[in-house]
Amino acid sequence: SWDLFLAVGHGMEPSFLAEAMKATREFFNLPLEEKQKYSNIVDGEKLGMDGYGNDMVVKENQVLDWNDRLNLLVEPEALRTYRLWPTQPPSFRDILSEYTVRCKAAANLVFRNMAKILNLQEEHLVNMIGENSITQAIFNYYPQCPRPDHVLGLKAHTDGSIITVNFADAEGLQLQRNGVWYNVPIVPNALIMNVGDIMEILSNGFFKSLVHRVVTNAEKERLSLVLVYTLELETELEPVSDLVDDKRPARYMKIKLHDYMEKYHDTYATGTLAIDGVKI
Ligand SMILES: O=C(O)CCC(=O)C(=O)O
Ligand SMILES: [Fe+2]
Repeated sequence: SWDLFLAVGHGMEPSFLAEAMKATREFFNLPLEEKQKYSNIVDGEKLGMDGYGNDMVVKENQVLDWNDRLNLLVEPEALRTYRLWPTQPPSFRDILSEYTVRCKAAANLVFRNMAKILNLQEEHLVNMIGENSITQAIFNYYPQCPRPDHVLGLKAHTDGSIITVNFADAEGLQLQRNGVWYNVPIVPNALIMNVGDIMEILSNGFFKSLVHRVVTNAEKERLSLVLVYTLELETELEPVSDLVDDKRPARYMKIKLHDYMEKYHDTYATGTLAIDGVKI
């Protein structure tokens, strides 16, 4: 009922998770010139999601976040842009590849259980996701912030995901429930999993996309490793037909995922919610 849970039985050893966090830290600790080799801006233009940098500024009055990010598409493998995958530290690429495979196993377990909760065939969501759906890795670095009372690490948003799997090294993530913000606790070696917009739509509103944000901290920096599970961009996103009937008509309009993502990026930048725009 919190639209978020902490997962401990995910099968990844603490030593592997520590290695993944260490490689992430080593990347963000590199000199700026080194990190900019993987910049998401080429010739002054931001071409895609992938790469290092801040989120795109699309609106004059956009509120900026106190964080630094590295975005990398990890699945399907054929669509990876290795040019933007760090070669420093040297272990980074292998760790990310392994992290992708191991998180997917945990995510699949969750997809099967969510399908069961929805009274669908156990494999329904796993089959729908298939081999060609897009998984995006987002590495977030939040430096210490001298004025945490004035700045958010990441403004309030929902994720454009089916579910999001997050591994963070410190508190800072907050979720909103009935208008109140709650801290998400850090349990050592647990993954934080939350519901995203795609799952809210597929489940016809049974699962709700989590509104969350990240606060800043004056004393310490913070890192999070986030995997965002989505579908193929050509998918017509709509509630699963088995979950729609006379008693419970479709609560969300049909929209191609590609078009939804465009709306998502615009609304994200301005701090509004894309999901509100497709509700019937
Ligand atoms: O840093 C975190 O814990 C959350 C990051 C997040 O919400 C996101 O990348 O969408
Ligand atoms: Fe998020």
